[in-house]
Amino acid sequence: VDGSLEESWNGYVNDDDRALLKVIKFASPTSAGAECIDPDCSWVEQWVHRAGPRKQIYFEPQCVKAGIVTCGRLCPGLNDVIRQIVLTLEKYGVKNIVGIQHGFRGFFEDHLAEVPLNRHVVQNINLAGGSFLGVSRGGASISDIVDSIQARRLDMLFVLGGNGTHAGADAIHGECRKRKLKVSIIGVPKTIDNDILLMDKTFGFDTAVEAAQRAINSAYIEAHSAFHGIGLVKLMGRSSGFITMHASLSSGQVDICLIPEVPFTLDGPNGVLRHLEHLIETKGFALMCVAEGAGQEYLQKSNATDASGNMVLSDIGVHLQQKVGPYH
Ligand SMILES: Nc1ncnc2c1ncn2[C@@H]1O[C@H](COP(=O)(O)OP(=O)(O)O)[C@@H](O)[C@H]1O
Ligand SMILES: O=P(O)(O)OC[C@H]1O[C@](O)(COP(=O)(O)O)[C@@H](O)[C@@H]1O
Repeated sequence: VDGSLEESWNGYVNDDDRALLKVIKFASPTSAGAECIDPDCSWVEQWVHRAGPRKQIYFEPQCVKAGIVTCGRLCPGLNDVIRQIVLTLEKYGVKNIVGIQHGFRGFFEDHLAEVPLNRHVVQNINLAGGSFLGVSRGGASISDIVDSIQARRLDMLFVLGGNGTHAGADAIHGECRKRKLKVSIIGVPKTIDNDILLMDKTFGFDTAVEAAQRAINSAYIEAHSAFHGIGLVKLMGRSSGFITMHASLSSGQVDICLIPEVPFTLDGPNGVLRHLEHLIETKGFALMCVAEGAGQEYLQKSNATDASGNMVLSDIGVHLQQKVGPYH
């Protein structure tokens, strides 16, 4: 159908629109950050389809029932996303919008009722943290979820979550196809870590970097004031160092930044501890910022897994604290 938002609306994305992925033409493979496919560094354009509202849409908005569910753990911005989905669906003319409470659990736990959503209900939810709908982790039966989708007569389901959630969304989509249901499953990637390729920035990332500043500033003040003080701040980042790197760079106070992507040695002439010694000798104090997943190779591995099946990491913060003890 023609999804015309308003008579005068001309903000649709054309199906042939493309977004250019790389904007630098490197002259040589030795240019900083060069990603060259061949020795001449010839210019290879890389394009992707442009996302955004299309004029031609499949569903008749007035007849649609849309659901929204937030799964996994919290991430700043979830309420902004819920709110914007509701506002945008309403703009298209969708009137029947519901929230599913506490992740996939809301599909099969009877006491978790559907939450009717509209622009009035969601108007201020972006001012609060957490998820307006609640979240959950842990097991879910795909066939029970799809039974529930059928019983509720959902036409589209917006699924906000991380890796596990998207594996779930994909399985739900597969089951809907198997049952020949005309249900759209839309995945909205959620990670505070900002480690998704091709995305400018994932929601929640900026808030995490900003919140880290308070910890870094406090550690800086402590380290700077103490005699031979060493500040150590451990930040989120199981396998990605974007939060730690951006927080360190934007603070301007961090001397040593350790992230999972860049291996480092602790001991020896080029080790972190030698550099720490040098900092203490030259400036009298030092500030370190470390991502949760950095340096795991120096720690005893645990076989335990969390509710999402992730391996429980050993604590690099405590390990570093013990190692730096003699330096201050
Ligand atoms: N491989 C999978 N197949 C189907 N559902 C899954 C899968 N992995 C996780 N899920 C479901 O997705 C939800 C969220 O997953 P979880 O791993 O806790 O968080 P995240 O989405 O942040 O990785 C849980 O309810 C879980 O049951
Ligand atoms: O202590 P928890 O609950 O395991 O969470 C910490 C971890 O969550 C993560 O930020 C990933 O979470 P999301 O990708 O779901 O936002 C890791 O990088 C981090 O180390």
